[in-house]
Amino acid sequence: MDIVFIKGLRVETIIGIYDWEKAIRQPVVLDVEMGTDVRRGAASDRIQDALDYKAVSKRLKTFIGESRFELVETLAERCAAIILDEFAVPWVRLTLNKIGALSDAEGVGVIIEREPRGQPSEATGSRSDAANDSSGQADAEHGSASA
Ligand SMILES: Nc1nc2c(c(=O)[nH]1)N=C([C@H](O)[C@@H](O)CO)CN2
Repeated sequence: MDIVFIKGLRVETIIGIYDWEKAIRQPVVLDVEMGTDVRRGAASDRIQDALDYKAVSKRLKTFIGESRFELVETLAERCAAIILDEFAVPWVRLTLNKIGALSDAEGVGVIIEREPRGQPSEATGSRSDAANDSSGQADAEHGSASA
């Protein structure tokens, strides 16, 4: 499977478990890797045939900028769900770094890998099949758990 990525997407948001954090905006930085097949876009040289990283970035910036959560886990899960549901991506790895959270660390956060509901979560094999075969997406939409 090929990957379209977004690295270092910085957005200010309300995030944190403490009262003082609910009154300020703090930066989070996202790295996103999205499974796709780049061959169609490469063959036609048209954005309509590619996974548009600008469209994904814009959607995430709007969502994160307007959101308010306590945990980085929650924000990461919601972002991954948007990518899977709205951009028909068969697999996503998302790193969410709350860069200012700890004074002694460069960053803290979570790294999650997700697939659409109903797809197997093996690290290899079936994920590639789903990415390269439109029937894989159809299976996911109908909730099939078969490989
Ligand atoms: N696993 C997590 N641990 C912590 C989180 C979190 O979102 N997930 N958040 C905090 C505080 O908000 C912290 O970032 C404030 O400095 C602490 N632990």
